[in-house]
Amino acid sequence: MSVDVLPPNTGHNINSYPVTVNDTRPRHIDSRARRKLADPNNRINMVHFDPNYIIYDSTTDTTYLRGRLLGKGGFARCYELLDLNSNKIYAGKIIAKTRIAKPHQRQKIVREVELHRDLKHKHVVEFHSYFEDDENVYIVLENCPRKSLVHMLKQRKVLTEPEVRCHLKQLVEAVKYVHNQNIIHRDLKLGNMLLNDHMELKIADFGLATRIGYEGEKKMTVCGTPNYIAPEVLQKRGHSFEADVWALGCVTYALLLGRPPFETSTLKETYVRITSNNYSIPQTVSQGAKSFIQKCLRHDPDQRPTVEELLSDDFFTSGFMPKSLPSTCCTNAPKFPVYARLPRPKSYAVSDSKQDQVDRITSSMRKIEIQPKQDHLKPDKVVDVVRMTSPAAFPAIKSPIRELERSDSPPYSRGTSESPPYSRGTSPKPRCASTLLDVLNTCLEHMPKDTSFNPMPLNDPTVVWVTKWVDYSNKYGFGFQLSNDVMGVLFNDTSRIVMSPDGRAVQYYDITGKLSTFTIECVPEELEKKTTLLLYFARYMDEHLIQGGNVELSKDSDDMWYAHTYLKKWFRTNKAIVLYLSDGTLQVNFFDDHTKIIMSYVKNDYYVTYIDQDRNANTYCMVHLIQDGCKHDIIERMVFAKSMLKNLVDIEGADI
Ligand SMILES: Nc1ncnc2c1ncn2[C@@H]1O[C@H](COP(=O)(O)OP(=O)(O)OP(=O)(O)O)[C@@H](O)[C@H]1O
Repeated sequence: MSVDVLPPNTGHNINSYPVTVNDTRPRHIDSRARRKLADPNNRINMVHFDPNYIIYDSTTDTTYLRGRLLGKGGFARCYELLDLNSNKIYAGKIIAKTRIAKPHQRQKIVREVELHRDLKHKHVVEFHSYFEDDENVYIVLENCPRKSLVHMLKQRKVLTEPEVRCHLKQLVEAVKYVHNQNIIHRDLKLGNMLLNDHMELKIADFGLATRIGYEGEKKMTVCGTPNYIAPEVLQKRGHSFEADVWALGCVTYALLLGRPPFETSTLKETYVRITSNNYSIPQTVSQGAKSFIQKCLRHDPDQRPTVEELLSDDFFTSGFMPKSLPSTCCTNAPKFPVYARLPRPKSYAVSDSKQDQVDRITSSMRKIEIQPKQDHLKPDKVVDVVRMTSPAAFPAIKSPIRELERSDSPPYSRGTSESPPYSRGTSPKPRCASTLLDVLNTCLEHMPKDTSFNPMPLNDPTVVWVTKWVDYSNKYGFGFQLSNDVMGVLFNDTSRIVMSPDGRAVQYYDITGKLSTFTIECVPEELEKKTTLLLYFARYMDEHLIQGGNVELSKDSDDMWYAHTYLKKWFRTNKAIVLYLSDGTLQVNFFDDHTKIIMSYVKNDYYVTYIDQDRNANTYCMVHLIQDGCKHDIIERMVFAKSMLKNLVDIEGADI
């Protein structure tokens, strides 16, 4: 493509021509735009689109409305463009022809279009179309509204290593694709790494890219100044794909440390440093990241790894790599799941025998199977009931107490640890299982029967319930996660471990009920095994299970954390799993249809929460149920829960 031979000047950049003046566009365009702007059903927020800025591409008869400015480059201004035909928003690079008057400037645009338009990869900005008019050239691209890594770094100063791994993996995959198309990008810099709404990274700007014509071809010149210029480019020794690998090293360095590796106050000095390979990596950078950067920044291009080799570099496996990143990362460092701190085999400073143990735990954790009885459920919902199969016993833990077999007969007592000593016997009566049983009896006796509707659910329930659980009691114990993100394990030897929502503070009650508190960074030696198990349970639940329901709940404050609520008892029947929390909450999860019923006492009132098959949660005040009744599916489950609660009281005593 050459800008000179683009179709005749048919588009109108209303940037320079107000829509009412000099308008030679077909009349229907304006009315189409007006209709769109006035359409109350349009899901796009039209406030951002100015009806006075209409851009028309006559080659495809497409009308665009210009929206917000996304960014400015050396040549282009990039705006949101709303395609009035498809109602899709694109990013439109608008390049004023006055800015590309010189041949090399024009050449940049031509090359950009020529090379970019055929590329199709998840992590390369998608090329949509191009056209021109008297004033401008337009390049219409996939929109990346979350800006570039430059913007992110401006807010954040530096990124965490897991984030860098996540971005870099996508980046290296994209560069591998580009190299496989025989294209060198030659300007891989943070400003050309854009993020879409889902925080997926996309490489942009192929203005300096070039195609390698034959194997071993070396390019001699680069027009313009690439940001992270490789020494062979600078010295005009001839360059190829390795120049991009060099840039990847610079990008990694900049993301981790907030500045490029060869930065100085003058360009001349920077070039001296690049050619003499003069840079240093501070101690704060991990060994994995350091070695990755060093490999990319090898002075001799032949000594640098290929992008293919980079993909299998230890850096990507030497630490936690999130699968995706939340958009909050644009401004704040993310909190990673607790298992991000899991010891890695290489760095885990334990004796061989402990190392063996960790490895054994890992391998047995992999043998997790989904219960066959869940098979009829949709796959994305086959999640919160799992069973782990592994025969060998964990040496430090006494033989497991057998779980209640599949029947609806009363459960026999399971070994679970006592309440914390200071709260023993002092729990307020309303939180006792026997009181809840009385309340439930009264409710079921008095509430109207056969009601065909439910009362109004409450808006802001603060019910804490079990969102994920893993029964590994044939070996270690029972893992749980609560809706306030507290995680814990009831071990088979009756000890209990509970971890704060941010994964920092841990409480451990031994089999006599003695409490130890510690942080995850400073685990007492004798509790290393159980803490490691807790982290493995946490990882398993995080990676394999989704929340049992969609209720939004307030979280415990991070300050002065103490686990007031934890799982105290559990048992299962052939119909359901019954979970009893330390705050007196009773939860029953039904195996057949995945529904859940939760009865709790919060701020002087009793509540019933019902989570339906679609995981929608609704909480009702028990008083409203007594007055107004509710649908049969809830009543039926309350009746079942009552029988389970009675069993629990019979076995454990009225004060539980
Ligand atoms: N697809 C896109 N989605 C969202 N924003 C974009 C997109 N493409 C570019 N931008 C924004 O527009 C700015 C200018 O784009 P770009 O860097 O491609 O222009 P340029 O003039 O060719 O750049 P350079 O000066 O690097 O040669 C970018 O820095 C970026 O912030």
